[in-house]
This record gives sequence, structure tokens and C-alpha cells, in this order.
Amino acid sequence: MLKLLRPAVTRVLTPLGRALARRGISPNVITVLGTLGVAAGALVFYPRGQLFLGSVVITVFVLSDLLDGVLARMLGGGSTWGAFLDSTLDRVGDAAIFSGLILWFMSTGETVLAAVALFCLVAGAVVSYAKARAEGLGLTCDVGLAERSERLLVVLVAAGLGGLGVPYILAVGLWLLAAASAFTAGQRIVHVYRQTVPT
Ligand SMILES: CCCCCCCC/C=C\CCCCCCCC(=O)OC[C@H](COP(=O)(O)OP(=O)(O)OC[C@H]1O[C@@H](n2ccc(N)nc2=O)[C@H](O)[C@@H]1O)OC(=O)CCCCCCC/C=C\CCCCCCCC
Ligand SMILES: O=P([O-])([O-])O[C@@H]1[C@@H](O)[C@H](O)[C@@H](O)[C@H](O)[C@@H]1O
Ligand SMILES: [Mg+2]
Ligand SMILES: [Mg+2]
Repeated sequence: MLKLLRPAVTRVLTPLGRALARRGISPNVITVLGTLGVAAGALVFYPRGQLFLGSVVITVFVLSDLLDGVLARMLGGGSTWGAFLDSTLDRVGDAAIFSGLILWFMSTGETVLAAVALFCLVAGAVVSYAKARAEGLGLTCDVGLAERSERLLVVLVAAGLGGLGVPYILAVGLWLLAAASAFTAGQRIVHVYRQTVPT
């Protein structure tokens, strides 16, 4: 759904991409630094309960997942290694975000929310893996309600608002994200099944 914003976001990021390209910055550097920034934001601030600050830091760095592709296309269309690195390190960033929240919930005795956050992490990983495995088999799988952009938007806004003291928003956001992620995994599995079963 959020992918509809890609053209607009690309236009916004293009001047920054040009500046980076002029300085000879590689897309892979953006991918790696962006992931390190997301992980640092998640694992430094979230376990301490600094959910708003952590969400802002993560947001700033997670947008690098858009910038690396913009820069890659500017430099001639990207590389196979870069595509692999981008997708693989996205999983690292996702794991850091939900691990930071789990550590915070465990420290405050909120074991149910810790379990829900763990479910969000696992379900999100299944969503992404299903697509990767399908594409590895030569099939398509670019479908689903809660792709990574949507999952990140929900968890970061919920955590950010929760950090600002809005009651229940984080719990509600995580429960909704858990349901949406499970539904999306099912969508992708069905989508692949329909491509593989003779009609
Ligand atoms: C109220 C409290 C507030 C607290 C803060 C919370 C605010 C939260 C708000 C927004 C959060 C942002 C969520 C969205 C994150 C988007 C990141 C993301 O998920 O991107 C996914 C995709 C990009 O996917 P991909 O990486 O596959 O695309 P690429 O363009 O990178 O292309 C990949 C190909 O490129 C080549 N390549 C790549 C890398 C490399 N190293 N080498 C390469 O060669 C290769 O060919 C690859 O195959 O994004 C999308 O698809 C959809 C667009 C997402 C649109 C997001 C819109 C964000 C909306 C608002 C942002 C406002 C932020 C406000 C900030 C406020 C606080 C600072
Ligand atoms: O949306 P999703 O399929 O869960 O996850 C996506 C991966 O499939 C894709 O390979 C990657 O480049 C995107 O940034 C995002 O991580
Ligand atoms: Mg990217
Ligand atoms: Mg990516």
C-alpha cells in the first residue's frame, strides 16, 4: 500500500541521492550504515523505555532503505550483491526493533506484550521469507496487506506515541500488527499456491 508513495518519496530523496553520488558514496554503505543506525536506535533506547526518542532515531535511519535504492538507480541500476545486502539487512533491522521492544516489555513484566512483539517479529520474517523463497523459485509474491513499510509504520508510530504517554496505543498497535502480519503471510502463501497448483 505504502509503495504507492514510492514515486513521491523518490522525488524527495533524489537531491540527497545526487549529493551522495557526487561524493562517491556507495549504496551499500547507505544500506549498512542505515541498518546500524536502526539497530543502535532500537537496542539503545527501547530497552530503556525511551520509546519516542528511539522511534524517531529508527525512523530517520530506516528511511535509508529507500535512499539506498534511489542512489543505486542513479548509479546505473543497482547490483545483485546490493539487492541481496538490502533485503538481508532489512531482517537485521526488523529483529533489532522488535528485540528492543521485547527487552523493554520483559523488564517491566509485560510478558504478554513481549510475546506479541515476538510474534510480530516472526510473522514479519515469514512474510519476507515467503516472498524471497517464491522469487527464488521463479514465482512472484509481491502481494500482501502488511509489507515491511506498513509494518514499520505501525510499530514506529505506536511505539512513538506510546513513548509520548498515549495509553494503550502500543498494545493495540502490536496486536493489530500481529494480526496483519499473520494475514499477510497467509496471503503470500495462497498467492504462491495458486501459481503452483494446476487449475
Ligand atoms: C508520533 C510519534 C512519531 C515517532 C516517529 C515515528 C514516525 C514513523 C513514520 C514513518 C516511518 C517510516 C516507515 C516507512 C519506512 C520505509 C522503509 C521501507 O520499508 O522501505 C521499503 C521499501 C523500500 O524497499 P527496497 O529496499 O526493496 O527498495 P529500494 O528502493 O531500496 O530498491 C531495492 C533495489 O535497489 C538496489 N540496491 C539497493 C541497495 C543497495 N545497497 N544496492 C542496490 O543495488 C537493488 O536493485 C535492490 O533490489 O519502500 C517501499 O517500497 C515503499 C515506499 C515506502 C514509503 C514510506 C513512506 C514514509 C512516510 C512518511 C515518512 C515520514 C517520516 C516522518 C519522520 C518523523 C520523525 C523523524
Ligand atoms: O515487504 P517485505 O516482503 O516483508 O520485505 C521486503 C523484502 O521482501 C525486500 O526484499 C526488501 O528489499 C524490502 O526492503 C523489504 O524488506
Ligand atoms: Mg532499500
Ligand atoms: Mg530493503
